[in-house]
This record gives sequence, C-alpha cells and structure tokens, in this order.
Amino acid sequence: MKKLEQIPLDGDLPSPKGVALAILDLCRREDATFTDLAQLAQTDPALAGRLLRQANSAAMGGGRPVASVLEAIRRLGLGTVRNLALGFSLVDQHQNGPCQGFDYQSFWSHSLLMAIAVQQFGTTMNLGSGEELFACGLLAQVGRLGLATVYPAAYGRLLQDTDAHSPLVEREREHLHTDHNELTAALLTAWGIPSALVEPIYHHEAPEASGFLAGSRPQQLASVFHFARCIADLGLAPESEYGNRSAALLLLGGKLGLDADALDHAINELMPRWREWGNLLKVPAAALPTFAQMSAADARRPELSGTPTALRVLLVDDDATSRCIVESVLRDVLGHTVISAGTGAEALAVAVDAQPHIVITDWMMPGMSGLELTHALRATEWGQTMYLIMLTGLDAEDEIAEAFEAGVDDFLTKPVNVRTLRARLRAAGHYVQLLEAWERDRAQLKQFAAELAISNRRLEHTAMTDLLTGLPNRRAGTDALAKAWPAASRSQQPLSVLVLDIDYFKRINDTHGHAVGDKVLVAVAQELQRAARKNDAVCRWGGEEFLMICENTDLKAALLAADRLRRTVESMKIDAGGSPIRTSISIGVASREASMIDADSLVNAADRALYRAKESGRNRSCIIVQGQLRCLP
Ligand SMILES: Nc1nc2c(ncn2[C@@H]2O[C@H](COP(=O)(O)OP(=O)(O)OP(=O)(O)O)[C@@H](O)[C@H]2O)c(=O)[nH]1
Repeated sequence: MKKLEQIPLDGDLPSPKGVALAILDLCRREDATFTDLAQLAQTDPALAGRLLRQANSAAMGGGRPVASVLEAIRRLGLGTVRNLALGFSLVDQHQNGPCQGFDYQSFWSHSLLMAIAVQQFGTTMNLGSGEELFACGLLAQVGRLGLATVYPAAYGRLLQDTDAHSPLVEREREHLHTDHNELTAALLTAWGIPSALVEPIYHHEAPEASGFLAGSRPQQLASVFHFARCIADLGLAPESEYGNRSAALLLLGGKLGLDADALDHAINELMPRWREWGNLLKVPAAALPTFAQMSAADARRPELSGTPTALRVLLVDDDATSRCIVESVLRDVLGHTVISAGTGAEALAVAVDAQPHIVITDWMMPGMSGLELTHALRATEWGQTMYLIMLTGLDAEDEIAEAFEAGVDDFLTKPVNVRTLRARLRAAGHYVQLLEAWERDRAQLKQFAAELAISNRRLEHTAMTDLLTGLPNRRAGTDALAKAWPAASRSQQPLSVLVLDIDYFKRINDTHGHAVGDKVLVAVAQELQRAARKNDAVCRWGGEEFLMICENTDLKAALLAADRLRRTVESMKIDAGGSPIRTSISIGVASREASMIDADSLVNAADRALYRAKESGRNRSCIIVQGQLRCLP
C-alpha cells in the first residue's frame, strides 16, 4: 500500500468539510469531551439526525432508545462519531461531480448497501463495532470517488471504455499509475482510520491474495468486506445478472458458514434498512425481489400460456397478407400466442422483450433478411435457445442448406400448409419442453453445488476447529505453521511461536470436577484469543496446552507478548458457578533460527522453554536462544 504523498494525483481529493471537518479536528484533541462533540454535531441538524438514527439502529442491541445527540454520541463513541461524520460529509458533498463516466448516485447507493451489509455480517461474526464497520463500509471504495475527482476526464474515459477486458484496477494502474484500492487505503489512513481496518479494506476485492493467515481477524475482515461488496454488486446489478450473482453469493456465504436460508433471511433484512438510509442520505436504493427470487432468476423463463402445448411464436414476414393468414392459423387453429413483425429489425427489438419460444421468419425481406435475422439472434445469449423456422420458396435446396448453416432449426415452404405447420410446431414444442426441463435441472444442479460447497465448508470448519473452545485445533495450527515457516524463510522475516500451558490444571479438575475444568479451559482460551494481537494465531494444541504463531515477530516482541498474556491470565477471575477460580499459565517462547530445519524444530524449542518455565516454578515465560534457556520474571 502506498502512502498518500507517494500517489501521483493532479487535483484536490475528496475531504470532509464544515461541521464534519470541525469534528475531525476536535477528535484529534486529547481533551475532547462528549459534550463538546454534541454541541458541535447539533449545529448540523442532518448530521445530528443521522447520528441518532445510527445510535438507535437495531445493531445497537435493542437497548433503551436514545433521544438526545449527547446520549447518541456517548453510545456510539468518539471514534465512530468521527468516522460517521466523515462518511456523511462526503456523501453530501459528492452527490454529483465533474467525471462524466462516473455515476455518483450509484456509487453512493452501492457504498451504502455495502456499509449496511458489513455492519450486519461483521457484527454477527464479532469483528468489531457495527457502527465503525458501517462507516468503513461506506468509505471502502472511496478511492474510486477520489480518482473521479482528481482525474475527471481520464477516469471518465477509462470507465466508459467498453472494449477493455482487463480488470479496472489494472487499467487504473496503467493509465493513472495508481488504483482505487491504493487511494482508498491512503485516504482512510490520512483520515485516521486504524490500519487494522485499512489493510483488510485494501485487500477486500481479492481477499484470497491478501496473504492474511487463514482464520485471522484481518482475513475474516477482508472476507466480510468482500462479501458485503458482492451483496452491494447484486443490489445494483441488472435483473439478467441476478441468477449468477446470487449463486456466487451462496458460495461465498457458505464460506462464512451461512446456508441458503440464513443468507436469504439476512439479505432480506438488509434491504429495508438500505432504503431507510437511502432516504436519510438522499441516495437511491432500489426495491428488490427477495434473495430466493433472485437466486431462481436464471431458471425463470416466461411461463407457457394456456395449454401446455401453447407456445409464444414470433412471426416475421413483410407481406401483410401472408402474415395474417399464418398468424390466424397459429392463433385460432393451433392455439399459440403470436407476436408479429413486418421487418427483421422490428423482430429483433420485439424478441428481446417477448423472448418467444419459436421464431418463424420469411427469408426475403427488405432491410434485414431472414438469414441476417437468424445470424443476429444466434449471436445473442438469449437467442441461442430459440427455435428458428425459416420460410422458403419451393425448390430451394441450396437456400435451405445455407439457412441451416446460419443456425435455423427447421424450414417450411410457402405457401404454408396447415397440417405441415401443426406437425412442425409439435416438434418445436417438444424441443421447448426439453429445453425447459434442462433449464430446471441446471438451476437445481446449481443449487446443489452451492449447498455442497456450504456443507464442505462446514465440514472443513469442523475438522479445523476445537469443539470445546472454538479455537482452531492442532490440525489448523499445523497447517498455519506449514505456511508460515516457508514464508518466513523466503522473506527472511522473523517467526516466533509460544507454547502456553495452564498450570496445575489437573488440580482444578480434581478439586472442582471435569465440567468446571472445561469451563476454565474455555475461559482461558477466549481470553488468550481476545488478548492476542490481531495478526497472531492462537490454537488449542492439545489438552490444556495452546500454541500461538507470531509471524513477523522477533524473540523480544514475542517474549513481551508472552508476558502480557501470562499476566492477563493471572489476573482472571473465572466464574464457573461457585467462587471465582484463579489460574495461571507457563509459556515457552522460541524464534526461528538459522540452525532449525523445520517448523517442528521451532515448536520443539518452545516446548523445551515451556518445560523450563514449569520447572522454575510456573506462571512464568521462558525463552530459548541457540539452546540457551532464560526465564522471566
Ligand atoms: N476438564 C478437562 N481436562 C482436561 C482436558 N484435556 C486435558 N485435561 C486434563 O488436564 C490435566 C493435565 O494435567 P498434567 O499434564 O498433569 O498437568 P497440570 O496438572 O496442568 O500440571 P502442570 O502442567 O505441570 O502445571 C490432566 O488431568 C488432563 O486430564 C479437557 O479437555 N478438559
């Protein structure tokens, strides 16, 4: 990620103004109080209303509703108020702008839906305060607005280049020497958003390439931002994309442990909030079908009307008399629904809307011939499955061969005979029914594939998770080490591990029983997880033993972390039903050394240090450096 000053920019970047700017300044002061902030916020009634709305949102846990701005600010916290004021100020200022190809309204509509989705799924996954996530979701794409603001002409051209096939970030880098993710990260950093949030946002478009440790908080955050982004993409997508986009969301949801019902429920809950917030911020928010309806969209095709054999037929003929005759046979004798067109061009336009099952077209027509119409229809995705019948003159063998080559399915000679027409349409009807059955099967298969991905994800999660504590288990820890070791060798970055073991745990079991022992184990595990730095991975290594993997961490920093964890556990009062239980842990710490051949040798070294910590009285941390052991305190 580049710093703002390293990014080549031409003009002024988006920045907060007015009350929002004053709030940002105030929050920088150490002596800022809630009252100062409330007084300032009240000078902007729209902001005050929006803060009240957010403080009273469902995500606040259903507490007593707040009625005053001061109370709202207390509930939200300084940092969140600051970030919300920043976001709202940008929305207000940039409802439109100078970049022709940039749709400012859609941009905010998309950002708003993303904000609401990040808030909803991020809070469910315990990834932080919902309001902070909301503000970050609103700004997660702000680099795009930045590029539209500083390079209105060049960025507009780039966005409108419909022939370009490479991803937008690549084209941005090629033409503007930076990309929207880089600019987003630089702006968020300049506005004081912590790097623990900026980095996952930077990687949210391709979280799998982020290099974050699987299961770590940054990786979970990047995934949840990515997921929210895809929901926002679906919210603004044309109807024709509902099927594919919702199938992709089902797969992503599966990776986050959501099945189709849970996803349907959650997304349907988001939509009214999108519209409420849209009203408040004056940003468009569409009324969408339910997620289940969107998922089924791909399989949907207009129902056959009337009897099961009734088909929608598009009849194309420039000769009005002959068209009328065939039309009345099709409709009155054979019972089909008929749409007619007098030219190829008209037929094309009608076909887009009417999506006929069958097209019967005359060959010779002024303007677009039947053959050209066939080519044009077959070139579209929706035209490929239509059943095409060409009307030809008698003795036209060469023409018929040419028509088949162009993609027609059948031909009829003029003048049209009713018996032949009926027989040909029966065959066409059979084809349509088979096609529809195939489309239903395909939709079902897609659903099965999504469900399977969800089950696989669940199985994978179960196989990698310790049932009692919910921490990653030994297998997950071994996998994480197997990735961290070569990464450290390649980058020559330090790598440390801590082996942590609860002291006299057997005594707890013996004195209070196994069930209480379990509660102590869970409490310690949760506390270790909570107190660990965000990039460190904690797993249950076995029994009452835990392993912590600290990438990019040298021995000194690892020892400091170890001692902080040790003191945290020492100060715990664990509520297991009776009087609070106190416990402690001993920790062995080791860092990767040139003489170590693999990750096992690193863990073995930390084990030796742990053994020394136990030996020298427990509740302490020991390190090992080139075979030499030393303990704290
Ligand atoms: N309740 C409970 N006990 C467990 C679990 N896994 C291992 N244990 C118990 O943890 C105890 C570990 O005992 P020891 O290895 O003697 O170690 P300790 O009593 O902690 O003593 P030191 O490690 O030397 O401080 C054994 O009694 C195990 O049965 C578990 O999942 N739940």
